[in-house]
Amino acid sequence: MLTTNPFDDKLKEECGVFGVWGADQAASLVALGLHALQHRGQEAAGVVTYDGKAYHQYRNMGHVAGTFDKPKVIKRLKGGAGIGHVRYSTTGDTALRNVQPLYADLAMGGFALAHNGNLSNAMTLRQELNRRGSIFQSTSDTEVIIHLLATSQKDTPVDRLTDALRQVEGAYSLVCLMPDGLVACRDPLGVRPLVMGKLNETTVFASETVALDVIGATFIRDVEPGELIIVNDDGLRSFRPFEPVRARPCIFEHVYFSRPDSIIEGTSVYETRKAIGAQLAEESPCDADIVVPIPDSGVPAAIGYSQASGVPFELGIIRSHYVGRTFIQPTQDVRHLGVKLKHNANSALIAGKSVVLVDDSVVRGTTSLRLVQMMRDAGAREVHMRIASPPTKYSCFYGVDTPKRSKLIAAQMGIEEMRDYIKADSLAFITLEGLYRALGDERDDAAPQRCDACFSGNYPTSLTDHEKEPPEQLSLVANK
Ligand SMILES: O=P(O)(O)OC[C@H]1O[C@H](OP(=O)(O)OP(=O)(O)O)[C@H](O)[C@@H]1O
Ligand SMILES: NC(=O)CC[C@H](N)C(=O)O
Ligand code: SF4
Ligand SMILES: [Mg+2]
Repeated sequence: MLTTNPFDDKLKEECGVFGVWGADQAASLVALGLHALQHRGQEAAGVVTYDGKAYHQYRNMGHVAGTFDKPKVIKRLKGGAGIGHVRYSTTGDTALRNVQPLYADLAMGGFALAHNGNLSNAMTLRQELNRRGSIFQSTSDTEVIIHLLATSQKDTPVDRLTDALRQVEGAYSLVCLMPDGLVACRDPLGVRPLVMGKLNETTVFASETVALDVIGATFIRDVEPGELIIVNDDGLRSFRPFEPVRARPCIFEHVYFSRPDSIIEGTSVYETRKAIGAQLAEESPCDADIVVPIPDSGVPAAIGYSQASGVPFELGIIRSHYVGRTFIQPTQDVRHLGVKLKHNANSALIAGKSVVLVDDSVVRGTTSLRLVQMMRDAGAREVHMRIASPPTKYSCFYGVDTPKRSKLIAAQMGIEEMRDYIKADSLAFITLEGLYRALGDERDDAAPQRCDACFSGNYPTSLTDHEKEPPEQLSLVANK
């Protein structure tokens, strides 16, 4: 879909990236890796491979399965090196031209790029690049990296990439294929995750460790914030091309985005979520008969809440496995429909009980409102709600779909007002301090150890595009 204003899109959720070097057939491994990262992006998927002479590419809208499980697609994608991407658009429309990996034939050779994150000065850079004659092929923020690289005056491909990345602001975990090899890079703040693994002689990079597990690769280590790694047949080289700053990895990865069987920053997401639930129980106990998780992502926190409080854990809500995440459906109408299709009360269990529902987060309030009502319809005597993250009051500019502030229920209402709105008997959120504590830290208020901007409003980078006054501020960011 071509739009007159290329940036007039709604924001969505996350992305996942995956890359391999030194495989027999890279495409099969990339397809499997992307499949394990499907929860990070369900709009579109793409793979680019390199066979030592030529690049091969295939991109499609929709899920990984349906495209990358077809032998004839995999066969086309020749070569022992490859990168892949599952997309949730944060900038640019949901259209084929924005599906990653992006690819360009540059003076230095072919260059393919897969990006998880979002650049908060993409529009400003794009305007300048347009003035200098760049002709953009997509409306995604990611493409500015390619134009900055193409026009860089530096000598080597790695220096050109570094030169480009020094000009962007925001979040980027990247995997790139270029003549020099496979490159993996994390922005200086390390906002989005990126890990490295090994499968025999094959080097693997992935957004999450679950994508290593699926192909039987061993986790080696995280790509460090601000680190750029290049892998080729000569081995692996690591660079630190950016000014060192204190890292600010996204706290929400632990709360919701990553799969519970992933290990982030050396810690199990599942164990962290249980610890968050336990902390929540300590901060906001509830004298209920049963603890009921809101599936899927509320489950580990509810287990932690139950274990810490002694209130029995029960599956009082059953979810259908044939409905995707409601958080990432395109419209509010469908979101409501999604919630209805997705969850059903286990009425025989609920009838007559006082229930404490545990969910990981409240964004628009759609899920809480519906499920409190569902519990009442199933005969619950009391319905209490406990949330394993602080109120989400601010939008994310770093690669995650949080709607504009006016749609965030916690930006519009206080806790008591929200409780009234969702018609719960009580409502409590974990504190930001408590969330850090569950992650094993004391929050340093002067210099927080993580990005927690959607709770605190403390953004770790400038928001150059967002801060521009309309009309100069194109609607690239107008949906915030
Ligand atoms: O307040 P809301 O706007 O309803 O959004 C919050 C809900 O969205 C997410 O779940 P989702 O159903 O998307 O996915 P999940 O199955 O992974 O929990 C999140 O876990 C909350 O349950
Ligand atoms: N969620 C993401 O990481 C998206 C990557 C990129 N900003 C895009 O919109 O395509
Ligand atoms: S604003 Fe929130 S979701 Fe976005 S990177 Fe920061 S903590 Fe993560
Ligand atoms: Mg949920």
